Amino acid sequence: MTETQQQAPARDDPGRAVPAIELTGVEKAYQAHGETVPAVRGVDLEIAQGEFFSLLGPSGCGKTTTMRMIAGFEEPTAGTVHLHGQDVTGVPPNRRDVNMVFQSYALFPHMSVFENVAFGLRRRGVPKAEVSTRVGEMLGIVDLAGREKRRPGELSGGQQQRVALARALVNRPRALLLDEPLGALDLKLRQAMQVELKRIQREVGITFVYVTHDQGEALTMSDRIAVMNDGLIEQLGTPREIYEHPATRFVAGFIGTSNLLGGEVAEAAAGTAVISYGADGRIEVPVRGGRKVAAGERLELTVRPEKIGIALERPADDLCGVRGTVTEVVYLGTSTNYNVTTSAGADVVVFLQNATSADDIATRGDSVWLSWEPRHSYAIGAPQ
Ligand SMILES: Nc1ncnc2c1ncn2[C@@H]1O[C@H](COP(=O)(O)OP(=O)(O)OP(=O)(O)O)[C@@H](O)[C@H]1O
Repeated sequence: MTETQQQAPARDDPGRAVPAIELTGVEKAYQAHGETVPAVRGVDLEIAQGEFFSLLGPSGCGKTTTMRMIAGFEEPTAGTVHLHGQDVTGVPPNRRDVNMVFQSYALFPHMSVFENVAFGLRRRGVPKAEVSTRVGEMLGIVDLAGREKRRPGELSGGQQQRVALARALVNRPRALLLDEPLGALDLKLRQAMQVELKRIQREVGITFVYVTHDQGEALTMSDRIAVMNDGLIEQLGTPREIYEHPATRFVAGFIGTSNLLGGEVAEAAAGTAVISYGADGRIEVPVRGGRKVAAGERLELTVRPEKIGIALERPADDLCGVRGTVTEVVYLGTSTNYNVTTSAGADVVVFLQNATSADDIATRGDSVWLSWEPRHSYAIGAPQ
């Protein structure tokens, strides 16, 4: 956990809004072939009512297991799950007020779109007129009005996914859990569906918990993201917090591209440190998480590629600067990427928008200065 995670008021605090979902000390170990597999190693999180919350991380980090414990398909080995203030640990899935949407839509192929969406309502004995109104309303929200009579096989992948979504939402669950629901779609459709999903979520106001390994997807849609690694949450925050202030080396590398420059603590004071890097670079940075650093300690500075400028002359004194040699220039239409080896020891990547200049600023082999504003770099922990 990092300091970007909000401090939750105690559960008995009367002024506290009841979270839609609350995991406390949740662990899950599977038994497989005589071995214990620790899939989730201690997760604490709170998801607010109406929030679009993503669990993001690489394959095998424990995202799906976490989601399945919220749904009730898996029971935690330790810890508790609360839904809307009620302890549901041990309660079966059909008695939890949540619905789940999977990558495979699992629609009934022989039924019409209308019947697929109406299925759950009919089974619960909802009166016919109400079924008709609610299904119609929901098909409007997912933009499928007029396609009620079609079979799933007569729809595109994106439309099928929207039927699956309508089918889950028509029951008015208090939370919807989505496990990589766009994974089967091609890139263009996936991007269009990301925007659609966010719109639908805003319109219905239901809490969404979204599992994905795709950082772009999580950044686009989420109010907050929990970045998971090896069964633990590495960082929890808004997309902006996570991208702009990665708390760990893992998060810096997993979300977008990050440059890591080797540095050394020159002076340490309460809450801040002066780091020296490269030949003669010095920068004062906040030390996060109440961590104590000492003079002489090795740290890494991160700075995102789009925050760096590139020039042949030394930058102004109020900017961070490091000297380097261009090793690669890649023209990408809207931007040009430069790879630069620097005196700080790392290969630095720079993304420059091709807003005005038609020509490259530097070519391979040129000696250049890289510069950025001090507020765009952070110290993120000691390298090996
Ligand atoms: N039923 C199971 N029995 C044994 N081990 C399991 C079982 N399900 C998952 N695991 C293991 O638990 C760990 C976490 O798996 P999980 O499916 O939660 O990860 P994930 O982050 O959702 O990955 P992916 O993106 O690949 O779905 C993995 O090491 C996985 O192999």
